[in-house]
Amino acid sequence: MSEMLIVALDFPTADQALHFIEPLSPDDCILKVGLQLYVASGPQFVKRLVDSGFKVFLDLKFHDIPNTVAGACQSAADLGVWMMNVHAGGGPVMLDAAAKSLASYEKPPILIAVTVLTSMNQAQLGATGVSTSPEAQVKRLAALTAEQGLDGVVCSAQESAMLREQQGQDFVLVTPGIRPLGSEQGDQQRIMTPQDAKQAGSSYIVVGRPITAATNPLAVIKSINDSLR
Ligand SMILES: O=c1ccn([C@@H]2O[C@H](COP(=O)(O)O)[C@@H](O)[C@H]2O)c(=O)[nH]1
Repeated sequence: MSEMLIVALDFPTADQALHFIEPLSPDDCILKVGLQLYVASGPQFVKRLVDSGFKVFLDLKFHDIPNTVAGACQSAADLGVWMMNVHAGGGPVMLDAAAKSLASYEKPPILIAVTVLTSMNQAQLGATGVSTSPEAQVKRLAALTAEQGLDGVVCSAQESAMLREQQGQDFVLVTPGIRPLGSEQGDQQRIMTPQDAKQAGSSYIVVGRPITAATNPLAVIKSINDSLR
């Protein structure tokens, strides 16, 4: 039973995603549906995954005016997803609207906010006008997210130990940019191995290409899960 591993289903079609998950059970991993698959296959596909018993993280990173984000959060919650997210950069009023939009649900999804994308380094962050380090910006946005009552953040595992100390044990830390030793870094900048991420205090790790592009994805999932025991 995997409690930490979230697999990113970054596929261009529903058929490819379904083929990939055929040998998997909900005990193997949590499934993440992001922009590519959602745009290609839509809410019905998300519902189908939920109905088949998988925990689903809907990773659409809402970033819009508060009223629009609140409505989008409710539409996502109505699909029965386990976790969903918004961008912390949307600001306190947007974060508050997102959190409040889920208040009437009996069992609301876990709501987290993206801090600084794991594909960004200091230079890329600087190019957006943010002159602090990625760590300082993550710290600031995590504090803002917690103040507005969300459950946690998306950050890199390189910031997990810092945020565990800052926000305590109950704050959810979801960490993409995970690279088992020997796997390709690709476009990720702030990376860590699964074991080191667990050690650093990540609640969940998100792994995409190192699994989906592998010759034997099931073996990689098993090996990651074994390394997390
Ligand atoms: O900061 C972020 C936020 C989200 N992601 C998503 O996680 C996966 C990572 O996939 P890999 O193939 O393991 O790089 C992908 O779906 C991203 O959209 C992220 O990487 N960083």
